[in-house]
Amino acid sequence: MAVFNVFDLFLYTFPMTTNTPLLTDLYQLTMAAGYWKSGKAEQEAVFHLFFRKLPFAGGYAIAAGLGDVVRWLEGFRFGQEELEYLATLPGRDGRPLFEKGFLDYLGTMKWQCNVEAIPEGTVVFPHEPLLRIQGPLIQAQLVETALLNIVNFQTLIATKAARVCLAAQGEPVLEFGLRRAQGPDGAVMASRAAFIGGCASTSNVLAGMRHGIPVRGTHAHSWVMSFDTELEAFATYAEAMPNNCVFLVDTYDTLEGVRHAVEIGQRLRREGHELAGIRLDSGDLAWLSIEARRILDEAGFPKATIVASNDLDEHLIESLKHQGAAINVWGVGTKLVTGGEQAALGGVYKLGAIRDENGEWQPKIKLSEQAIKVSNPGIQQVRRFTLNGEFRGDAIYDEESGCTVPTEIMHPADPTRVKAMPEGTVHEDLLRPVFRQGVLVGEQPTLQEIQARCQEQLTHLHATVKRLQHPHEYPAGVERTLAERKLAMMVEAKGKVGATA
Ligand SMILES: Nc1ncnc2c1ncn2[C@@H]1O[C@H](COP(=O)(O)OP(=O)(O)OP(=O)(O)O)[C@@H](O)[C@H]1O
Ligand SMILES: O=P(O)(O)OC[C@H]1O[C@H](OP(=O)(O)OP(=O)(O)O)[C@H](O)[C@@H]1O
Ligand SMILES: O=C(O)c1cccnc1
Repeated sequence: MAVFNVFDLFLYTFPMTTNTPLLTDLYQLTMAAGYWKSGKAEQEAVFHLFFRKLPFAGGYAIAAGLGDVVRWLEGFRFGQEELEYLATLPGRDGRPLFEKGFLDYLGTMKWQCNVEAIPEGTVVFPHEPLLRIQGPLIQAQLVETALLNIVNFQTLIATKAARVCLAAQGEPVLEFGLRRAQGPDGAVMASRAAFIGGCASTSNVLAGMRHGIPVRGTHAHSWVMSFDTELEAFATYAEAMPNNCVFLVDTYDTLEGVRHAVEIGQRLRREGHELAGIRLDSGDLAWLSIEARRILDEAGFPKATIVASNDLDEHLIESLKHQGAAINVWGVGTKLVTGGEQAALGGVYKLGAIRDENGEWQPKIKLSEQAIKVSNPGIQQVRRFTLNGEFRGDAIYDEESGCTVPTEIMHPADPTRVKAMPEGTVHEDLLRPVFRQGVLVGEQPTLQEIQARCQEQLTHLHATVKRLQHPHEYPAGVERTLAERKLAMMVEAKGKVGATA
Protein backbone atom coordinates (compact mmCIF):
# COMPACT_ATOMS: atom_id res chain seq x y z
CA MET A 1 0.00 0.00 0.00
CA ALA A 2 1.38 3.42 -0.94
CA VAL A 3 2.08 5.62 2.05
CA PHE A 4 1.88 9.42 1.66
CA ASN A 5 3.24 11.73 4.23
CA VAL A 6 1.67 15.14 4.58
CA PHE A 7 4.69 16.90 3.08
CA ASP A 8 4.62 14.79 -0.12
CA LEU A 9 0.95 15.52 -0.46
CA PHE A 10 1.65 19.25 -0.12
CA LEU A 11 4.33 19.16 -2.82
CA TYR A 12 2.06 17.14 -5.04
CA THR A 13 -0.79 19.59 -4.69
CA PHE A 14 1.31 22.76 -4.83
CA PRO A 15 4.48 22.04 -6.80
CA MET A 16 6.08 25.39 -6.04
CA THR A 17 9.59 23.99 -6.42
CA THR A 18 10.51 26.13 -9.40
CA ASN A 19 14.07 26.54 -8.17
CA THR A 20 15.52 24.28 -10.86
CA PRO A 21 17.25 24.84 -14.22
CA LEU A 22 14.40 22.85 -15.81
CA LEU A 23 12.28 25.99 -15.46
CA THR A 24 13.11 26.62 -19.10
CA ASP A 25 11.92 26.07 -22.65
CA LEU A 26 13.11 22.85 -24.25
CA TYR A 27 14.83 24.78 -27.03
CA GLN A 28 17.31 26.27 -24.56
CA LEU A 29 18.46 22.73 -23.75
CA THR A 30 18.62 21.60 -27.38
CA MET A 31 20.65 24.74 -28.25
CA ALA A 32 22.84 24.03 -25.22
CA ALA A 33 23.45 20.50 -26.52
CA GLY A 34 24.37 22.07 -29.86
CA TYR A 35 26.78 24.55 -28.27
CA TRP A 36 28.39 21.69 -26.37
CA LYS A 37 28.67 19.41 -29.40
CA SER A 38 30.12 22.12 -31.64
CA GLY A 39 32.65 23.29 -29.09
CA LYS A 40 30.99 26.71 -28.57
CA ALA A 41 29.73 26.08 -25.04
CA GLU A 42 32.49 28.01 -23.28
CA GLN A 43 32.74 30.88 -25.78
CA GLU A 44 32.15 34.10 -23.86
CA ALA A 45 28.93 35.95 -24.66
CA VAL A 46 26.85 38.86 -23.40
CA PHE A 47 23.07 38.94 -23.31
CA HIS A 48 20.72 41.76 -22.30
CA LEU A 49 17.20 41.53 -20.93
CA PHE A 50 14.97 44.47 -21.84
CA PHE A 51 11.42 45.38 -22.88
CA ARG A 52 10.45 47.44 -25.89
CA LYS A 53 7.16 49.02 -24.84
CA LEU A 54 6.02 50.52 -21.58
CA PRO A 55 3.09 48.69 -19.97
CA PHE A 56 -0.38 50.24 -19.46
CA ALA A 57 0.40 52.93 -22.07
CA GLY A 58 2.19 54.57 -19.18
CA GLY A 59 5.23 56.82 -18.98
CA TYR A 60 7.59 54.62 -16.92
CA ALA A 61 8.11 51.13 -15.51
CA ILE A 62 9.48 49.88 -12.19
CA ALA A 63 12.23 47.24 -12.38
CA ALA A 64 11.39 44.23 -10.22
CA GLY A 65 12.18 40.55 -9.85
CA LEU A 66 15.93 40.69 -9.31
CA GLY A 67 15.69 39.25 -5.77
CA ASP A 68 13.99 36.13 -7.12
CA VAL A 69 16.44 36.01 -10.06
CA VAL A 70 19.33 35.99 -7.58
CA ARG A 71 17.76 33.15 -5.58
CA TRP A 72 17.15 31.17 -8.77
CA LEU A 73 20.66 31.70 -10.12
CA GLU A 74 22.22 30.76 -6.78
CA GLY A 75 20.49 27.39 -7.06
CA PHE A 76 21.43 26.91 -10.73
CA ARG A 77 22.71 23.35 -10.96
CA PHE A 78 21.48 20.21 -12.64
CA GLY A 79 20.80 17.57 -9.99
CA GLN A 80 20.43 13.84 -10.39
CA GLU A 81 16.65 13.96 -10.68
CA GLU A 82 16.75 16.56 -13.44
CA LEU A 83 19.44 14.70 -15.41
CA GLU A 84 17.54 11.43 -15.10
CA TYR A 85 14.42 13.12 -16.45
CA LEU A 86 16.33 14.67 -19.38
CA ALA A 87 17.78 11.23 -20.18
CA THR A 88 14.24 9.90 -20.67
CA LEU A 89 13.34 12.46 -23.35
CA PRO A 90 13.04 10.96 -26.80
CA GLY A 91 14.10 12.56 -30.08
CA ARG A 92 11.79 12.46 -33.09
CA ASP A 93 13.08 8.99 -33.98
CA GLY A 94 12.40 7.66 -30.47
CA ARG A 95 16.07 7.48 -29.54
CA PRO A 96 17.35 9.64 -26.64
CA LEU A 97 17.23 13.35 -27.40
CA PHE A 98 20.32 14.14 -25.33
CA GLU A 99 23.68 12.36 -25.47
CA LYS A 100 25.05 10.99 -22.22
CA GLY A 101 28.21 13.09 -22.63
CA PHE A 102 26.10 16.27 -22.74
CA LEU A 103 24.12 15.28 -19.67
CA ASP A 104 27.37 14.50 -17.83
CA TYR A 105 28.60 17.96 -18.82
CA LEU A 106 25.40 19.53 -17.46
CA GLY A 107 25.89 17.58 -14.24
CA THR A 108 29.29 19.20 -13.65
CA MET A 109 28.16 22.68 -14.73
CA LYS A 110 28.64 25.38 -12.11
CA TRP A 111 27.17 28.87 -12.50
CA GLN A 112 30.06 31.18 -13.41
CA CYS A 113 28.59 34.19 -15.22
CA ASN A 114 28.93 37.87 -14.40
CA VAL A 115 25.57 39.51 -13.86
CA GLU A 116 24.93 43.25 -13.86
CA ALA A 117 21.46 44.53 -13.05
CA ILE A 118 19.50 47.70 -12.55
CA PRO A 119 18.47 47.59 -8.88
CA GLU A 120 14.87 46.70 -8.15
CA GLY A 121 12.63 49.68 -7.54
CA THR A 122 14.41 51.79 -10.19
CA VAL A 123 12.29 53.57 -12.80
CA VAL A 124 13.20 52.13 -16.20
CA PHE A 125 12.36 52.71 -19.84
CA PRO A 126 12.18 50.77 -23.12
CA HIS A 127 15.35 49.12 -24.48
CA GLU A 128 17.31 49.61 -21.27
CA PRO A 129 18.96 46.36 -20.18
CA LEU A 130 17.49 45.47 -16.79
CA LEU A 131 19.92 42.56 -16.64
CA ARG A 132 23.21 41.89 -18.42
CA ILE A 133 24.58 38.34 -18.35
CA GLN A 134 28.18 37.73 -19.40
CA GLY A 135 29.86 34.34 -19.38
CA PRO A 136 29.99 30.99 -21.16
CA LEU A 137 27.51 31.08 -24.04
CA ILE A 138 25.83 27.87 -22.88
CA GLN A 139 25.15 29.22 -19.39
CA ALA A 140 24.00 32.67 -20.45
CA GLN A 141 21.65 30.97 -22.91
CA LEU A 142 20.26 28.41 -20.46
CA VAL A 143 19.01 31.03 -17.99
CA GLU A 144 17.06 33.11 -20.53
CA THR A 145 13.58 31.74 -20.00
CA ALA A 146 13.51 31.78 -16.21
CA LEU A 147 14.96 35.30 -16.08
CA LEU A 148 12.33 36.56 -18.50
CA ASN A 149 9.58 34.78 -16.60
CA ILE A 150 10.56 36.37 -13.30
CA VAL A 151 11.45 39.87 -14.46
CA ASN A 152 8.62 40.32 -16.98
CA PHE A 153 5.92 39.48 -14.47
CA GLN A 154 7.28 41.32 -11.46
CA THR A 155 8.16 44.43 -13.48
CA LEU A 156 4.61 44.46 -14.85
CA ILE A 157 3.01 44.16 -11.40
CA ALA A 158 5.38 46.58 -9.66
CA THR A 159 4.56 49.13 -12.37
CA LYS A 160 0.83 48.56 -11.96
CA ALA A 161 1.20 48.94 -8.20
CA ALA A 162 3.13 52.19 -8.60
CA ARG A 163 0.33 53.56 -10.79
CA VAL A 164 -2.35 52.46 -8.32
CA CYS A 165 -0.42 53.91 -5.37
CA LEU A 166 0.21 57.23 -7.15
CA ALA A 167 -3.53 57.45 -7.88
CA ALA A 168 -4.18 56.86 -4.16
CA GLN A 169 -1.98 59.89 -3.44
CA GLY A 170 -0.07 58.35 -0.56
CA GLU A 171 -3.05 56.68 1.11
CA PRO A 172 -2.41 53.01 1.94
CA VAL A 173 -3.17 50.45 -0.75
CA LEU A 174 -3.86 46.93 0.52
CA GLU A 175 -3.15 44.17 -1.99
CA PHE A 176 -6.06 41.68 -1.92
CA GLY A 177 -5.21 39.64 -5.04
CA LEU A 178 -4.39 36.09 -3.93
CA ARG A 179 -7.78 34.56 -4.82
CA ARG A 180 -7.71 35.93 -8.38
CA ALA A 181 -3.96 35.71 -9.11
CA GLN A 182 -2.34 33.48 -11.72
CA GLY A 183 -1.78 30.43 -9.53
CA PRO A 184 0.04 30.10 -6.19
CA ASP A 185 3.50 31.11 -7.45
CA GLY A 186 2.11 34.01 -9.47
CA ALA A 187 0.28 35.22 -6.39
CA VAL A 188 3.35 35.26 -4.15
CA MET A 189 5.44 36.97 -6.83
CA ALA A 190 2.65 39.47 -7.43
CA SER A 191 2.46 40.31 -3.72
CA ARG A 192 6.21 40.87 -3.67
CA ALA A 193 6.12 43.09 -6.76
CA ALA A 194 3.04 44.99 -5.54
CA PHE A 195 4.86 45.78 -2.32
CA ILE A 196 7.87 47.07 -4.29
CA GLY A 197 5.53 49.31 -6.28
CA GLY A 198 4.22 50.88 -3.09
CA CYS A 199 1.46 48.72 -1.56
CA ALA A 200 1.33 48.95 2.21
CA SER A 201 0.44 45.32 2.85
CA THR A 202 -0.94 42.09 1.44
CA SER A 203 -3.74 39.76 2.48
CA ASN A 204 -1.51 36.85 1.28
CA VAL A 205 -0.12 35.25 4.42
CA LEU A 206 2.39 33.07 2.54
CA ALA A 207 3.84 36.18 0.86
CA GLY A 208 4.01 37.73 4.34
CA MET A 209 6.05 34.82 5.66
CA ARG A 210 8.25 34.44 2.56
CA HIS A 211 9.04 38.10 2.01
CA GLY A 212 8.33 39.88 5.27
CA ILE A 213 5.49 41.92 3.77
CA PRO A 214 3.04 43.25 6.42
CA VAL A 215 -0.21 41.24 6.33
CA ARG A 216 -3.60 42.92 6.87
CA GLY A 217 -7.24 42.09 6.42
CA THR A 218 -10.86 42.74 7.35
CA HIS A 219 -13.56 40.04 7.10
CA ALA A 220 -15.80 38.60 4.38
CA HIS A 221 -19.55 38.77 3.74
CA SER A 222 -19.77 35.12 4.82
CA TRP A 223 -19.00 36.18 8.39
CA VAL A 224 -22.01 38.48 8.46
CA MET A 225 -24.22 36.02 6.60
CA SER A 226 -23.45 33.24 9.08
CA PHE A 227 -25.30 35.17 11.84
CA ASP A 228 -28.99 36.05 12.16
CA THR A 229 -28.23 39.77 12.26
CA GLU A 230 -25.42 42.05 11.18
CA LEU A 231 -25.23 43.56 14.66
CA GLU A 232 -24.68 40.13 16.20
CA ALA A 233 -21.99 39.41 13.56
CA PHE A 234 -20.07 42.62 14.38
CA ALA A 235 -20.46 42.11 18.13
CA THR A 236 -19.13 38.55 17.97
CA TYR A 237 -16.21 39.60 15.75
CA ALA A 238 -15.38 42.40 18.18
CA GLU A 239 -15.27 39.95 21.07
CA ALA A 240 -12.97 37.60 19.19
CA MET A 241 -10.76 40.18 17.46
CA PRO A 242 -11.04 43.42 19.45
CA ASN A 243 -7.77 44.71 18.00
CA ASN A 244 -8.62 44.11 14.34
CA CYS A 245 -12.10 45.56 13.85
CA VAL A 246 -12.68 46.79 10.30
CA PHE A 247 -16.32 45.88 9.67
CA LEU A 248 -17.58 45.07 6.18
CA VAL A 249 -20.80 47.07 6.16
CA ASP A 250 -22.42 46.37 2.78
CA THR A 251 -23.91 42.89 3.19
CA TYR A 252 -27.50 44.20 3.53
CA ASP A 253 -27.86 47.98 3.75
CA THR A 254 -24.58 49.86 3.72
CA LEU A 255 -25.46 52.94 5.80
CA GLU A 256 -27.37 50.80 8.28
CA GLY A 257 -24.20 48.71 8.42
CA VAL A 258 -22.16 51.82 9.27
CA ARG A 259 -24.59 52.56 12.16
CA HIS A 260 -24.14 48.99 13.40
CA ALA A 261 -20.35 49.44 13.21
CA VAL A 262 -20.71 52.64 15.29
CA GLU A 263 -22.81 50.82 17.89
CA ILE A 264 -20.21 48.09 18.29
CA GLY A 265 -17.45 50.73 18.15
CA GLN A 266 -18.98 52.40 21.21
CA ARG A 267 -19.05 49.06 23.01
CA LEU A 268 -15.41 48.41 22.04
CA ARG A 269 -14.40 51.81 23.39
CA ARG A 270 -16.04 51.13 26.73
CA GLU A 271 -13.88 47.99 26.89
CA GLY A 272 -10.67 49.87 26.12
CA HIS A 273 -10.46 49.11 22.39
CA GLU A 274 -11.00 51.20 19.29
CA LEU A 275 -13.00 50.69 16.12
CA ALA A 276 -10.33 50.58 13.37
CA GLY A 277 -12.75 51.27 10.53
CA ILE A 278 -15.28 50.00 8.03
CA ARG A 279 -15.03 48.52 4.53
CA LEU A 280 -17.29 49.32 1.55
CA ASP A 281 -17.38 46.68 -1.20
CA SER A 282 -20.31 47.66 -3.46
CA GLY A 283 -22.55 50.50 -4.51
CA ASP A 284 -21.52 54.06 -5.25
CA LEU A 285 -18.26 54.20 -3.37
CA ALA A 286 -18.01 58.01 -3.60
CA TRP A 287 -21.46 58.77 -2.20
CA LEU A 288 -21.45 55.95 0.35
CA SER A 289 -18.01 56.88 1.67
CA ILE A 290 -19.05 60.53 2.15
CA GLU A 291 -22.19 59.47 4.00
CA ALA A 292 -20.29 56.88 6.05
CA ARG A 293 -17.70 59.51 7.00
CA ARG A 294 -20.43 61.84 8.21
CA ILE A 295 -22.01 59.10 10.35
CA LEU A 296 -18.65 58.04 11.81
CA ASP A 297 -17.57 61.63 12.56
CA GLU A 298 -20.91 62.57 14.15
CA ALA A 299 -20.68 59.48 16.35
CA GLY A 300 -17.19 60.44 17.56
CA PHE A 301 -15.11 58.17 15.33
CA PRO A 302 -13.14 60.63 13.20
CA LYS A 303 -10.12 58.33 13.19
CA ALA A 304 -12.01 55.25 11.95
CA THR A 305 -10.76 54.55 8.44
CA ILE A 306 -12.93 53.88 5.42
CA VAL A 307 -11.58 51.05 3.31
CA ALA A 308 -12.99 50.58 -0.19
CA SER A 309 -12.72 47.59 -2.50
CA ASN A 310 -14.57 46.26 -5.58
CA ASP A 311 -12.69 45.89 -8.84
CA LEU A 312 -10.57 48.96 -8.23
CA ASP A 313 -7.67 50.07 -10.37
CA GLU A 314 -5.70 53.30 -10.82
CA HIS A 315 -8.34 54.86 -13.08
CA LEU A 316 -11.24 54.18 -10.70
CA ILE A 317 -9.23 55.44 -7.77
CA GLU A 318 -8.37 58.63 -9.66
CA SER A 319 -12.05 59.07 -10.52
CA LEU A 320 -13.18 58.47 -6.93
CA LYS A 321 -10.65 61.04 -5.75
CA HIS A 322 -12.06 63.57 -8.22
CA GLN A 323 -15.53 62.84 -6.90
CA GLY A 324 -14.39 63.72 -3.39
CA ALA A 325 -14.76 60.19 -2.02
CA ALA A 326 -13.98 59.97 1.70
CA ILE A 327 -11.98 56.77 1.31
CA ASN A 328 -8.64 56.55 3.15
CA VAL A 329 -7.55 52.99 2.43
CA TRP A 330 -7.80 51.19 -0.91
CA GLY A 331 -8.18 47.41 -1.21
CA VAL A 332 -7.08 46.34 -4.68
CA GLY A 333 -7.01 42.75 -5.90
CA THR A 334 -7.71 41.32 -9.34
CA LYS A 335 -6.65 44.22 -11.52
CA LEU A 336 -3.43 44.69 -9.59
CA VAL A 337 -2.07 41.15 -9.37
CA THR A 338 -3.05 40.11 -12.90
CA GLY A 339 -1.98 43.31 -14.60
CA GLY A 340 -5.65 43.97 -15.47
CA GLU A 341 -5.83 45.29 -19.02
CA GLN A 342 -2.27 44.11 -19.72
CA ALA A 343 -1.58 40.46 -18.98
CA ALA A 344 2.15 40.41 -19.72
CA LEU A 345 5.20 42.57 -20.25
CA GLY A 346 6.94 41.66 -23.50
CA GLY A 347 10.52 41.68 -22.25
CA VAL A 348 13.10 39.92 -24.42
CA TYR A 349 16.64 38.56 -24.04
CA LYS A 350 19.09 39.26 -26.85
CA LEU A 351 22.71 38.47 -27.61
CA GLY A 352 24.75 41.69 -27.64
CA ALA A 353 28.30 40.45 -28.28
CA ILE A 354 30.42 37.33 -28.44
CA ARG A 355 34.18 36.97 -28.00
CA ASP A 356 36.02 35.56 -31.03
CA GLU A 357 38.98 33.16 -31.05
CA ASN A 358 41.38 36.16 -30.86
CA GLY A 359 39.77 37.35 -27.66
CA GLU A 360 38.07 40.29 -29.40
CA TRP A 361 34.44 41.16 -28.70
CA GLN A 362 32.25 40.91 -31.80
CA PRO A 363 29.08 42.97 -31.42
CA LYS A 364 25.94 41.21 -32.66
CA ILE A 365 22.71 42.64 -34.03
CA LYS A 366 19.27 41.19 -34.70
CA LEU A 367 17.62 42.78 -37.73
CA SER A 368 13.91 43.34 -38.12
CA GLU A 369 11.52 44.93 -40.59
CA GLN A 370 10.48 47.16 -37.71
CA ALA A 371 13.21 49.63 -36.68
CA ILE A 372 12.08 49.43 -33.03
CA LYS A 373 12.82 45.69 -32.99
CA VAL A 374 16.43 45.93 -34.22
CA SER A 375 18.51 44.97 -31.19
CA ASN A 376 21.31 47.14 -29.82
CA PRO A 377 24.79 45.66 -30.33
CA GLY A 378 27.66 45.60 -27.86
CA ILE A 379 28.08 45.41 -24.10
CA GLN A 380 25.54 47.87 -22.84
CA GLN A 381 25.29 50.16 -19.88
CA VAL A 382 22.63 52.77 -19.06
CA ARG A 383 23.61 56.29 -18.04
CA ARG A 384 20.96 58.41 -16.31
CA PHE A 385 21.26 62.20 -16.33
CA THR A 386 19.81 64.31 -13.53
CA LEU A 387 19.44 68.08 -13.31
CA ASN A 388 18.30 69.80 -10.12
CA GLY A 389 16.95 66.52 -8.77
CA GLU A 390 14.94 65.71 -11.87
CA PHE A 391 15.73 62.76 -14.16
CA ARG A 392 16.32 64.34 -17.58
CA GLY A 393 17.27 61.46 -19.85
CA ASP A 394 18.78 57.98 -20.14
CA ALA A 395 21.44 56.96 -22.65
CA ILE A 396 22.15 53.33 -23.52
CA TYR A 397 25.81 53.17 -24.46
CA ASP A 398 28.43 50.58 -25.30
CA GLU A 399 30.86 50.09 -22.41
CA GLU A 400 33.74 49.27 -24.74
CA SER A 401 33.49 52.51 -26.74
CA GLY A 402 32.22 54.64 -23.85
CA CYS A 403 29.67 57.43 -23.66
CA THR A 404 30.43 60.64 -25.57
CA VAL A 405 30.44 63.93 -23.67
CA PRO A 406 28.36 66.03 -24.03
CA THR A 407 25.88 63.20 -24.46
CA GLU A 408 23.27 63.09 -27.20
CA ILE A 409 20.44 60.60 -26.96
CA MET A 410 18.79 59.33 -30.14
CA HIS A 411 15.16 58.19 -30.04
CA PRO A 412 15.08 54.36 -30.30
CA ALA A 413 12.66 54.36 -33.26
CA ASP A 414 13.61 57.61 -34.95
CA PRO A 415 17.32 58.59 -35.06
CA THR A 416 16.39 62.06 -36.34
CA ARG A 417 14.99 62.82 -32.87
CA VAL A 418 18.02 63.74 -30.79
CA LYS A 419 18.10 65.07 -27.24
CA ALA A 420 21.27 66.70 -25.97
CA MET A 421 21.80 66.50 -22.22
CA PRO A 422 21.99 70.04 -20.87
CA GLU A 423 25.05 71.44 -19.11
CA GLY A 424 25.11 70.93 -15.39
CA THR A 425 23.57 67.47 -15.43
CA VAL A 426 25.06 64.84 -13.17
CA HIS A 427 24.96 61.21 -14.16
CA GLU A 428 25.06 57.70 -12.80
CA ASP A 429 25.32 54.31 -14.47
CA LEU A 430 22.37 52.10 -13.61
CA LEU A 431 23.69 48.57 -14.19
CA ARG A 432 25.55 47.37 -11.11
CA PRO A 433 27.42 44.13 -10.41
CA VAL A 434 25.38 41.31 -8.86
CA PHE A 435 27.43 38.17 -9.65
CA ARG A 436 31.14 38.00 -10.41
CA GLN A 437 32.08 34.68 -12.02
CA GLY A 438 29.07 33.07 -10.46
CA VAL A 439 29.62 34.49 -6.96
CA LEU A 440 27.11 36.90 -5.47
CA VAL A 441 28.71 40.24 -4.64
CA GLY A 442 27.59 42.75 -2.05
CA GLU A 443 24.58 42.85 0.25
CA GLN A 444 21.14 42.30 -1.21
CA PRO A 445 18.63 45.01 -0.26
CA THR A 446 15.60 44.15 1.88
CA LEU A 447 12.15 44.41 0.32
CA GLN A 448 11.50 47.48 2.49
CA GLU A 449 14.64 49.14 1.09
CA ILE A 450 13.56 48.29 -2.44
CA GLN A 451 10.13 49.81 -1.81
CA ALA A 452 11.75 52.95 -0.41
CA ARG A 453 13.98 53.16 -3.50
CA CYS A 454 10.92 52.99 -5.74
CA GLN A 455 9.21 55.81 -3.83
CA GLU A 456 12.34 57.90 -3.98
CA GLN A 457 12.90 57.25 -7.69
CA LEU A 458 9.37 58.38 -8.54
CA THR A 459 9.98 61.74 -6.88
CA HIS A 460 12.67 62.43 -9.52
CA LEU A 461 10.30 61.98 -12.46
CA HIS A 462 8.43 64.97 -13.83
CA ALA A 463 4.69 64.86 -13.04
CA THR A 464 3.85 64.79 -16.76
CA VAL A 465 5.75 61.48 -17.15
CA LYS A 466 3.72 59.98 -14.27
CA ARG A 467 0.35 61.00 -15.73
CA LEU A 468 -1.91 57.94 -16.08
CA GLN A 469 -3.07 58.75 -19.60
CA HIS A 470 -1.06 60.15 -22.51
CA PRO A 471 2.03 60.75 -20.40
CA HIS A 472 4.92 62.85 -21.60
CA GLU A 473 7.60 60.66 -23.23
CA TYR A 474 10.76 60.51 -21.11
CA PRO A 475 13.92 60.82 -23.24
CA ALA A 476 15.41 57.34 -23.11
CA GLY A 477 17.37 56.11 -26.09
CA VAL A 478 20.68 55.21 -27.61
CA GLU A 479 23.81 57.34 -27.18
CA ARG A 480 25.13 58.74 -30.46
CA THR A 481 28.28 56.56 -30.86
CA LEU A 482 26.28 53.38 -30.31
CA ALA A 483 23.48 54.61 -32.58
CA GLU A 484 25.97 55.25 -35.40
CA ARG A 485 27.62 51.89 -34.93
CA LYS A 486 24.22 50.21 -34.94
CA LEU A 487 23.29 51.94 -38.19
CA ALA A 488 26.57 50.87 -39.79
CA MET A 489 26.00 47.28 -38.67
CA MET A 490 22.45 47.34 -40.04
CA VAL A 491 23.71 48.53 -43.42
CA GLU A 492 26.47 45.91 -43.43
CA ALA A 493 24.13 43.08 -42.36
CA LYS A 494 21.58 44.07 -45.00
CA GLY A 495 24.39 44.07 -47.57
CA LYS A 496 25.31 40.52 -46.55
CA VAL A 497 21.70 39.42 -46.93
CA GLY A 498 21.59 41.09 -50.35
CA ALA A 499 24.87 39.41 -51.38
CA THR A 500 23.63 35.92 -50.58
CA ALA A 501 20.11 36.42 -51.98
N1 LIG B 1 -18.60 56.58 -7.59
C1 LIG B 1 -18.12 55.70 -8.46
N2 LIG B 1 -17.57 56.12 -9.61
C2 LIG B 1 -17.08 55.24 -10.50
N3 LIG B 1 -17.11 53.91 -10.32
C3 LIG B 1 -17.62 53.42 -9.18
C4 LIG B 1 -18.15 54.29 -8.21
N4 LIG B 1 -18.61 53.53 -7.19
C5 LIG B 1 -18.38 52.25 -7.52
N5 LIG B 1 -17.77 52.17 -8.71
C6 LIG B 1 -17.32 50.96 -9.42
O1 LIG B 1 -18.36 50.48 -10.25
C7 LIG B 1 -18.24 49.06 -10.41
C8 LIG B 1 -19.61 48.41 -10.16
O2 LIG B 1 -20.06 48.68 -8.84
P1 LIG B 1 -21.29 47.88 -8.21
O3 LIG B 1 -21.54 48.26 -6.84
O4 LIG B 1 -22.42 47.91 -9.18
O5 LIG B 1 -20.58 46.54 -8.15
P2 LIG B 1 -21.18 45.15 -8.23
O6 LIG B 1 -19.99 44.31 -8.59
O7 LIG B 1 -22.40 45.13 -9.05
O8 LIG B 1 -21.59 44.95 -6.72
P3 LIG B 1 -21.43 43.60 -6.00
O9 LIG B 1 -20.00 43.56 -5.56
O10 LIG B 1 -22.40 43.71 -4.87
O11 LIG B 1 -21.78 42.56 -6.99
C9 LIG B 1 -17.15 48.61 -9.48
O12 LIG B 1 -15.96 48.42 -10.21
C10 LIG B 1 -17.01 49.78 -8.53
O13 LIG B 1 -15.69 49.89 -8.00
O1 LIG C 1 -12.31 43.35 -6.32
P1 LIG C 1 -10.85 43.05 -6.20
O2 LIG C 1 -10.01 44.22 -6.56
O3 LIG C 1 -10.45 41.79 -6.89
O4 LIG C 1 -10.56 42.85 -4.60
C1 LIG C 1 -10.77 41.68 -3.92
C2 LIG C 1 -12.23 41.33 -3.78
O5 LIG C 1 -12.28 40.07 -3.19
C3 LIG C 1 -13.31 40.06 -2.24
O6 LIG C 1 -14.53 39.77 -2.82
P2 LIG C 1 -15.20 38.34 -2.82
O7 LIG C 1 -16.52 38.51 -3.47
O8 LIG C 1 -14.28 37.31 -3.40
O9 LIG C 1 -15.36 37.97 -1.28
P3 LIG C 1 -16.09 38.75 -0.11
O10 LIG C 1 -17.23 37.91 0.29
O11 LIG C 1 -15.06 38.85 0.92
O12 LIG C 1 -16.50 40.08 -0.65
C4 LIG C 1 -13.30 41.48 -1.71
O13 LIG C 1 -14.49 41.79 -1.10
C5 LIG C 1 -13.00 42.31 -2.91
O14 LIG C 1 -14.17 42.73 -3.54
O1 LIG D 1 -9.15 41.22 4.15
C1 LIG D 1 -9.94 41.58 3.27
O2 LIG D 1 -10.78 42.46 3.44
C2 LIG D 1 -9.89 40.90 1.94
C3 LIG D 1 -9.00 39.90 1.67
C4 LIG D 1 -8.98 39.31 0.44
C5 LIG D 1 -9.83 39.73 -0.53
N1 LIG D 1 -10.71 40.72 -0.28
C6 LIG D 1 -10.74 41.30 0.94
